[in-house]
Amino acid sequence: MTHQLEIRNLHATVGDTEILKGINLIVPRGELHAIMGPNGNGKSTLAKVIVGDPEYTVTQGEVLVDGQNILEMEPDERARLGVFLAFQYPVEIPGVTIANFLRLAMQARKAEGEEVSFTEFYGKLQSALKTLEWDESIVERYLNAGFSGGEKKRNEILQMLMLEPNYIIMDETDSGLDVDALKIVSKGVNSMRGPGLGGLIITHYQRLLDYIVPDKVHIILDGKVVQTGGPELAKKMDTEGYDWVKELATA
Ligand SMILES: Nc1ncnc2c1ncn2[C@@H]1O[C@H](COP(=O)(O)OP(=O)(O)OP(=O)(O)O)[C@@H](O)[C@H]1O
Repeated sequence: MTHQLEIRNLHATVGDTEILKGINLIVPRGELHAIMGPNGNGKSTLAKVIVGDPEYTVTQGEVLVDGQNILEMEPDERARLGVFLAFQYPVEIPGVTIANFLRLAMQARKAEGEEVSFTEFYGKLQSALKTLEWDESIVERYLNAGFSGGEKKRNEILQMLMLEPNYIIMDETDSGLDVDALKIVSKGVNSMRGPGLGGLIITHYQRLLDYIVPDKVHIILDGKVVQTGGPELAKKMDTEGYDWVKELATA
């Protein structure tokens, strides 16, 4: 079996409008790819379709993780495959502390009958909090309740560090991270990089890619991947904008 995330001819609509018009891409496990592109061309839609947002209808295509189509899976099945969709839990859950949530989420990744031991949980938690330069008291707070944008983001990375996913999908909207928070978030992601982690980072701003240098960059225009290249492509976007891509696409 090839370990990879593959998006195959993905088409999706909202109402009567087709937004994704045949996205194709392959991310081998071990690589992080960035998705860039001008505003309003389908980046967030791609992320939401992968999460299974009911507002979008997939009309064709598949999202395959190690050969299995995750679009047809329940969240717990995806979790067991090791897929982490970073923006899946931005909601506030009153009455559930971060510690409780993390423990439950770790348990959900285990096979039936296997327990997350306290030692495993606490050991990982200590190491993740250290990476994120976060005080332990944070885990007694209720999930996302009253969190600042930066704290929510840091919490998302904390979940990732604890769950050790095989694949991540992150949609980095302009969440208002200051430079320090951006550095810490990037440090968290970079600390997980290696042969065991693959995924997509959808960026609306190039500056994130100064910290998380992608293995490849794909540019989405009008619901399709129109260019793929190395990290230098992100730099080119930064200095030259998207006009040349638009010209290529219409040539
Ligand atoms: N739920 C929706 N209802 C109506 N139109 C939508 C919906 N979701 C997306 N669209 C439209 O689909 C197009 C693509 O939107 P999307 O958010 O995916 O773009 P984006 O590439 O992520 O843009 P940005 O960089 O500005 O965040 C836009 O024209 C948007 O208005």
